[in-house]
Amino acid sequence: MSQYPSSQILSIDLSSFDQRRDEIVQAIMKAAKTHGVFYVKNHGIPIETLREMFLVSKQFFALSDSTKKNYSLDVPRNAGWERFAQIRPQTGLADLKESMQLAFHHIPDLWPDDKDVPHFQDKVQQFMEDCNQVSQRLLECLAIGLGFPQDFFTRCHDVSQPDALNTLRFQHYYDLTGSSHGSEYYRAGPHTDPDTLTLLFHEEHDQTSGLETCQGRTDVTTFEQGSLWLPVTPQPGELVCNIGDMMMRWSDDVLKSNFHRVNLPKHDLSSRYSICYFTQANKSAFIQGRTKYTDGLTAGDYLRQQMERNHQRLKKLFDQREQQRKGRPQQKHTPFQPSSQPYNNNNVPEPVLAI
Ligand SMILES: O=C(O)CCC(=O)C(=O)O
Ligand SMILES: [Fe+2]
Repeated sequence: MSQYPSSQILSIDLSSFDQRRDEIVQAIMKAAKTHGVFYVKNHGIPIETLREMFLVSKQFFALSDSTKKNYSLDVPRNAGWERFAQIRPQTGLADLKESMQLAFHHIPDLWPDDKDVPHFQDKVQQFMEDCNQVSQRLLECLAIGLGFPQDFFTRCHDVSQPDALNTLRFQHYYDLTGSSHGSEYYRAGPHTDPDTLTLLFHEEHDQTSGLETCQGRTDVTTFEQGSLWLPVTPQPGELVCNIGDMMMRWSDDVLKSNFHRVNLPKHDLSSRYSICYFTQANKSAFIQGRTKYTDGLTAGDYLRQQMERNHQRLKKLFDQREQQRKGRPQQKHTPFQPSSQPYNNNNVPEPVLAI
């Protein structure tokens, strides 16, 4: 593995894993302690499979909204289709996207029918298994690197259990060519992921399409965010791995869940697609740090806490906005309105997606 200057995001090569395990663990720990994001190559998922998944995703998003509504997001199960529902607590604005989220269990009614997208469920379930293999490997490396037994994280990220929380999400950032939107909008606003780690897949042509990361978070309980944004530019076939809040807490802030965002490009505003595999500990798994966050709690309670924290933050933001609006009644704010279904920016919506 070659040496990189500290400002550069590391690329981790998982080939010959058994022979190179120590070297790989070291490199992952270095990346996870600084940027909190790294590229992974030779991860075992063939590029043809990734191409097929983007094809499947595009077939789904090409369906009419009225068909997609048959699979609408179910909040308690954190699965299904949504559009403009993900409101970021940093900005109070919705991501300019639609997404389809799938889980390992309890969603028989949310899998798209074969007549809508042929073999969607078969293909996607297989892909989720593939992603899980990769995330299990990375979790083993992080456990070893943090001085835990090798299976410390993997045994509480067990997708065979009914309380598994890992999810796969297809994302379609809308084509905004010719639309008017405020300059404060992002494709995905600045945020951290609440999970343990996220695997992110992009299309091969999409290496510089706006994903950016911000180094420097020191405390998982705050919304502090640096100011220097670094472009995340994976090579074709490489995936991007992000450390999430659950892992930052578990490691007592040693591993970094840094803010990231997807910026609106200056020129080409055509559609962008990405696929995320969110790895989270099983709902009943107990998360307990060793030095700082020694109060343990279950992953289910942790996620509930995060949702509540985000909601409080959003409420505060909307109250401030309302005060400003009252003080300046002439000010006109035009929220982005993509279609006949306007996004109402004036209520304080519950942030509905857990991630
Ligand atoms: O689409 C991307 O590249 C990033 C998306 C992301 O960070 C998220 O959905 O959590
Ligand atoms: Fe994210």
